[in-house]
This record gives sequence, structure tokens and C-alpha cells, in this order.
Amino acid sequence: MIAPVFDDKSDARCLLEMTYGTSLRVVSINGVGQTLLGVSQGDLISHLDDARLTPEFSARLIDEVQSCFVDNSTRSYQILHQGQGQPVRLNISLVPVTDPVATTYRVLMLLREYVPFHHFDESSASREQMFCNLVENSPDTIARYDRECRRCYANPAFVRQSGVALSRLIGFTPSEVPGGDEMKAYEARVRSVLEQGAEQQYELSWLSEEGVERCSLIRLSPEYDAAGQVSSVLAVGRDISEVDQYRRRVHVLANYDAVTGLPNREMFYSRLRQEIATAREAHGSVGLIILDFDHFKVINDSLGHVAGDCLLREASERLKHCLQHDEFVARLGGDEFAIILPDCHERDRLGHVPQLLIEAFGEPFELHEREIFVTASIGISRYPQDSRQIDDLIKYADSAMYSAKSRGRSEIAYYEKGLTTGVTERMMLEGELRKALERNELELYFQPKIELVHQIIVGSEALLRWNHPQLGLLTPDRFITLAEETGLIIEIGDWVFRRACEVAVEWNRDEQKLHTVAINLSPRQFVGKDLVSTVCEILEQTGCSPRWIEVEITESLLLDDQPSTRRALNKLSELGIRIAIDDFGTGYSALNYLTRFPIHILKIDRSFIERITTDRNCEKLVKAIINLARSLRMTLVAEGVETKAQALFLENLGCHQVQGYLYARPGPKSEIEGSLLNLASWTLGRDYRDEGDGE
Ligand SMILES: Nc1nc2c(ncn2[C@@H]2O[C@H](COP(=O)(O)O[C@H]3[C@@H](O)[C@H](n4cnc5c(=O)[nH]c(N)nc54)O[C@@H]3COP(=O)(O)O)[C@@H](O)[C@H]2O)c(=O)[nH]1
Repeated sequence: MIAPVFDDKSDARCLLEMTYGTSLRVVSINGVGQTLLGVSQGDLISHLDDARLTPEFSARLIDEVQSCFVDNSTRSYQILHQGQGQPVRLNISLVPVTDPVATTYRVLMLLREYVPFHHFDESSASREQMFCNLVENSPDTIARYDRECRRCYANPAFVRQSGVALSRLIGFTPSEVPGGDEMKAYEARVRSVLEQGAEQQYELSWLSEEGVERCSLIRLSPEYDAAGQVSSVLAVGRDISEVDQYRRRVHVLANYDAVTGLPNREMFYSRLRQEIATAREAHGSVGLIILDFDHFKVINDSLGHVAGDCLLREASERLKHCLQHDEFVARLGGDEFAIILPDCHERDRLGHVPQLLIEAFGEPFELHEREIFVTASIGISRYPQDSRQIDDLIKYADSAMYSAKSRGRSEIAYYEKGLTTGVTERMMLEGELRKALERNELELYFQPKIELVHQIIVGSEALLRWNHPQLGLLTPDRFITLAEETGLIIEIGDWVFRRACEVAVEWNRDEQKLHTVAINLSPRQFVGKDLVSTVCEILEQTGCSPRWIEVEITESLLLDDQPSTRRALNKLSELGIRIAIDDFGTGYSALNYLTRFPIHILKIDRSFIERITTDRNCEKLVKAIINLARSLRMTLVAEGVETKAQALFLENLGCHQVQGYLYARPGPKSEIEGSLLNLASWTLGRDYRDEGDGE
């Protein structure tokens, strides 16, 4: 390693060798060294006594080298040397060079002419001035730290950036002034450069006095004294705050969701990978939860995307509150969230957290000054019980979530073998639903509606069925959401409307016997395509009177006072079509829409009817709904009446119409026609509104 150091042409260098601790010889001397000493290489390749050096020079050198040898340390001294002309004062440093050969000891001699300040010539003085200007005017911060890591120089840029007076900076270490944890770490780095003598780069971040985050990229270069020892560290820092902010922004965009601020899918994957690796090493477990809102699309379509985003943000906050510090929640996209529970087994978090999450949705969400109830379905998979593979765990939690959805709202499902076939089925159904219309596989079933006072059939609800070639008869819960999500509901909805009108025409041939057919409309049918034009076209083509038709919509459609929805409903009402609110009483607590929209019928949800004879609160609620309907002069229909007791109860409370298995299950047209004949009730259906308040 001596050669490159020794060949350096800028310094005078000479390699000395001492044998057996006494005899000293010159091994080599570079050109600068020869000039400075006024000797040639040939003169010196001998014992020093023979060389053309003064006896004082040689004696002092031998003395100093022996001292080096004794404690194997660096020595520095000054000596007057009589060269070829004027005597020169030399600064000499002796640096021991470890030599593997035990009998010889080598020392590197560095020679530098001592130049007192007044001997500087004009050019070196102006050069000094130039460097001084550069340093003092540099936009980069420049500081020097001594061996104790105390600042011994700071340029104006440094003073400006630190916001601390120069007098407070000089003589202090970074951890003393300005101080703080970041500065402690920085000081440790400066000290390591002082110890190891190797250049390093360091990114220093701190908060400015104005509370703004700043960042500097600092090059820490060791500086050596004449003895070759690191005497100080020069720290040149460039302000990269702007770059840092841009870098952070990119990091946020790449790893966080813009709507909720939660980690996104990418970050979720890397966190899950990390947790599984930790669990693998520690023989631990990880729980994965996938949570999806129920009917979010309907809310989004009916209330608009701004409200949808508000809901996502509020829900994210609620989810975060259910979790402990080491648990993790991410938004995967749409209304799908993922939660990672490390060590879930030990702490039984998997038994607890899903329930907390469901409860978090128990309170209504306030959107545009309205209260909206939203529920969520939850699917769970576990590492390592269900799988050791990340992709499998995600797939399994997803299948469990779909299984929860198929059971209804607010459900929790753990992954079980065989569930994945559910997801495959969903994908398969999507492809086949597209062809179902062409293949004539869709069919309308009908369920009669009975007027309670006279016990006569006044109409039927059209309920869609899919005669699937392999899976048999499918009810809407298997495919309506899918149709809504894929947009197929528009085409299917048109088909339903047309078919229902055709049947209404048949069942109302005898003008004396009014039989209304109720058609379910999805909120998606109100978005985009002109629903009213389609309805008018179908009515005209089928010859159906609007009086024979009712449309059933859900409350969610009315919550956002969309002008287009209001216009469509007003036009349908003006045509003579009656409008019913389906599943009334579930989900939404804002009722003022009842006065703003043309609503004619309220259908009380069957969950209330189910408990009406056993639950006092339920009874009170149904009574209140009946009174509300009466005061608004609306027809009231109770859904899901299964027992005579329920029917009697409803009749006593003054409910107008009922529908349920007690009278008839939904069936194909021909079957319903049979029961209609049997009931011999093709008499004139009566409208409570036409009769006043019906009291
Ligand atoms: N957009 C469209 N939605 C539709 C269409 N056809 C149906 N639907 C929606 O699917 C929901 C479920 O329908 P279905 O599975 O047919 O269930 C109906 C009845 O079978 C059931 N019902 C009726 N009486 C009883 C009973 O006594 N007990 C009991 N457990 N269930 C009963 O209720 C459903 C009818 O209820 P409702 O519509 O609320 O009046 C259906 O609710 C529609 O939302 C379509 O063409 N387009």
C-alpha cells in the first residue's frame, strides 16, 4: 500500500527503513523530496551518515525515528535545513508503516516547507482570498468539526440555515447546539468519520424554527494533519428540502390512498409479507380480514361520489379506532378494506376485532346532513392454519367475505375449505348472466298482494328468477348485485319492465278488475339512460296502462336529492304510475324525502313483521309507520306475513295490504293465475287513498 501514497507528486516524501532498531537507511525518495532536500536518489540510497545531509539533520532524524519505533507512534518536528541555496525551515512528520518483516521497521517521512504568513507571495494571498470568498458565499453549508466534534468553523449559509448565531455555534457539538435526537445521530456519524477516516454522506432532517421540515445532504470528509492523523471533519451540506418533499410526495402517492389517507394495496402487500416473515420465524400467527361495505354501489350511485368519498373517510376513521398500534388497515380499492392482525392467536384478536368492526358500523354516518346506515361484510383467513402463501390468504379471506355477503348484511365468515369455489362461481355467473337474456333463461315470478279489510287480491309483485341450465332456479340474491355491479341491470331491468307490462295487460283485460303489477327498479336504472323514455316506449308498445303498474324503489335512491331522480319520479307519477318505497324502515333514518318525492306506497320491511307479535318496540314502530303513512295519505303494505297472528295484528293496527307466504309464495305466472282463480277475487282492487284516509 506504500506505492500509491509514496508516488504522490504534491508532497515531499521519503521512505526510511531502520534495521535492528539502530541503523537507518533511505529506501526511496520522491522528486519533490529530492528538490526540497537538495539531494538526488543516488545520494540517499545508503546509510544516512553517508548522505549529503548535515550531521544535525541526520542525528535528529535518527533520534525521532527511534522514538517512533519505541512507541510505534507518529512524530512531527521542525528543523532548519541547509539545502543547495538558502536554508529552509522544514516541517517533518514521521508516520510508522507497519512492515510484516519483523527485523525491519519502516517509516514514511513527509516534508513540507514552513512558510510564515508574511512570506506568502501575492498570488497565494489572492488565491487564499478567492477560496475564502467561495466558502463564505457558498449557498451550501460548510462547517468544520475538530477532534472533539466541536464546530470550529461555520460559513454564513450554515448560520442562516441553522437560525443560530455564529457565537452559539462555534465550540459546540451538533448535539449541544442546535441539539435534539436527529443531531445526536448526526454527531455519531461525524465521530465515526473522525475515527475511521473514511468519507461518508448523511441525510439530515430537522424542523426549522418556523416548524418547516428541512433536509440537507451532507458530505463528511476527513481532514488530515501533517502526521497523517484525522484532525477534523469538513461537512459540506446541500439543501435538498425540495427534493425531499417531492420524494415524500411520491412515496405517499405510491403507498397511500388519496381518498382516505390509509395505506394502499401496494403497502398492504409489503406489510403482509413482512408480518408473515416475522410470524414464520417466531412460529407465530397472522390474521387477515377483508371488509367490504354492503350495497356501497347503490349509495354511490344514489348519493353521488362526493358523499361516497365522505363515507369512505369516516368509515376509515372508525376502522382505525378498532385497532391496536401494531395492527394495520389499508384500503384495497372501492369499498374494500384489509386489516392485518399480527400475533392474533396469542391475543385472541381474531375473536374480538371482527365484532368490533361490525359494531363500528352500528351508528349512522352523517352525509350531507343526513344520517345513513351502512353495514359491512367481513371475511377472515389465518396464517398458517389456512395457508402459508400470501396470495392464498388474500384469496381465502376474499372468498370468506363473499360467503358472508351471501348470508346477508353485517355478517362475519371465517375461511373454510371449499369456499373458494364461491368466487369461481361468481366469475362464472358473471359470464353467463350476460348470455341469460339471449338464451331466454330469465323469468318473472309473481307474489299476490292482499287487501286486508276485504281479503281480496289487489295486485302482485313481479320477482325475477333465472333458470340457470346447470344451477337450477336462482333467486335475485344470487345475481342482482352482480347485475348492478356489471351494469347488466339496465338491460335486464328493461326486460323485466316489458315482461311485467305484458302480464299486467293480460291480467287487466277485464277493465273492472284492476290488478296492479309492482316492478322493482334498481337505483342504477335511474343513472345514465333515460328511464322515463324507456318506460313510455314499453307502455306504448305493450298497450299497458300506467294505472296497472307500480314501481318499487329503495330509500337510498331518494337520499341525495338528485334533480334527475326527482324529475324521473315526477314524470312516472304524472303518467299515473304509483311509486312504492320498498323495505321501509331499514337503513335510513331521514324521512323528509317522503314529502319531497311523489311517494304513494310504503312497504314495511319483513324484519319488523317477523317480530311484531313478540317485540313491543317493534309493535310501536309499526304503529308509528302506519300512522305516518295514513297522515301522508299513502297506502301501507306489510311484507313477509307468514302467520295468521301477524295478519290479524296488522289488520287491527289498520294496515292496508299484506304480502307473504301466508297467502302465496312467489310463483310462475300460470301458478299465480290458478290461485287468483281459486281465490275468486278478481273484483275491483281498492285504493285506500281513493277512499280518503281509510279510518
Ligand atoms: N332490481 C330488481 N330487483 C329485484 C327484481 N326481482 C326481485 N328483486 C329484488 O330481489 C329481492 C329478493 O326477491 P325474492 O328473493 O324474490 O324475495 C321476495 C319474496 O320471495 C320474499 N318474501 C315474500 N314473502 C315472504 C315471506 O312471507 N317470508 C319470507 N321469508 N320471504 C318472503 O321477499 C321478497 C320480496 O320482498 P320485497 O321486494 O321487499 O317486497 C327483492 O326484495 C327485490 O329487491 C327485479 O326484477 N329487479
